Amino acid sequence: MKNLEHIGIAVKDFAAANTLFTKLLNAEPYKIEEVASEGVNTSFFRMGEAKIELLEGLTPDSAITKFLEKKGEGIHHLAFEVEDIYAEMERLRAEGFTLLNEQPKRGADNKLVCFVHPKTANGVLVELCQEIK
Ligand SMILES: CC[C@@H](C(=O)O)C(=O)SCCNC(=O)CCNC(=O)[C@H](O)C(C)(C)COP(=O)(O)OP(=O)(O)OC[C@H]1O[C@@H](n2cnc3c(N)ncnc32)[C@H](O)[C@@H]1OP(=O)(O)O
Ligand SMILES: [Co+2]
Repeated sequence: MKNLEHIGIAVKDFAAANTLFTKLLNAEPYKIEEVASEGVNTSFFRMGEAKIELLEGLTPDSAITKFLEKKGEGIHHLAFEVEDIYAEMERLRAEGFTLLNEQPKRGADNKLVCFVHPKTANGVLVELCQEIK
């Protein structure tokens, strides 16, 4: 694990949340990107080395839509940057964590991603991400 890459925050009203975070951080999002495979719209704000990722659900079966229905708005996941996502997935499997993907998949912001089930990580949904070079 190299560093905290981003904190994912689930929001109900994407436009309003972007306005609020722009005021809060005194910075505009550097990227807004829809990821159809996850059924989400995302926006990214730089925060030093790390980023804030705002997520809105676009489909009823999206993880974000379900999370908002059950838990409401707030922190949804922590994402850690890794050098070699395949090696890190293998290491975490061997340590007994449950991975939610057999293989890494394409995420937002030019990353390969994989998720660790929150039930095996003290209630925290963890995302591994590796930059696609
Ligand atoms: C845009 C791409 C990417 C990026 O590049 O950054 C993203 O960030 S995408 C983010 C959205 N995608 C995902 O979250 C994918 C991974 N998530 C999942 O596969 C599922 O959400 C899940 C974690 C397996 C849960 O799905 P499911 O079992 O269908 O939902 P339930 O509502 O039944 O939840 C079961 C259980 O887990 C708890 N839960 C759910 N989400 C979270 C969460 N984010 N953090 C902590 N805990 C979570 C939920 O409360 C349930 O607990 P119990 O009620 O105690 O059983
Ligand atoms: Co994320």
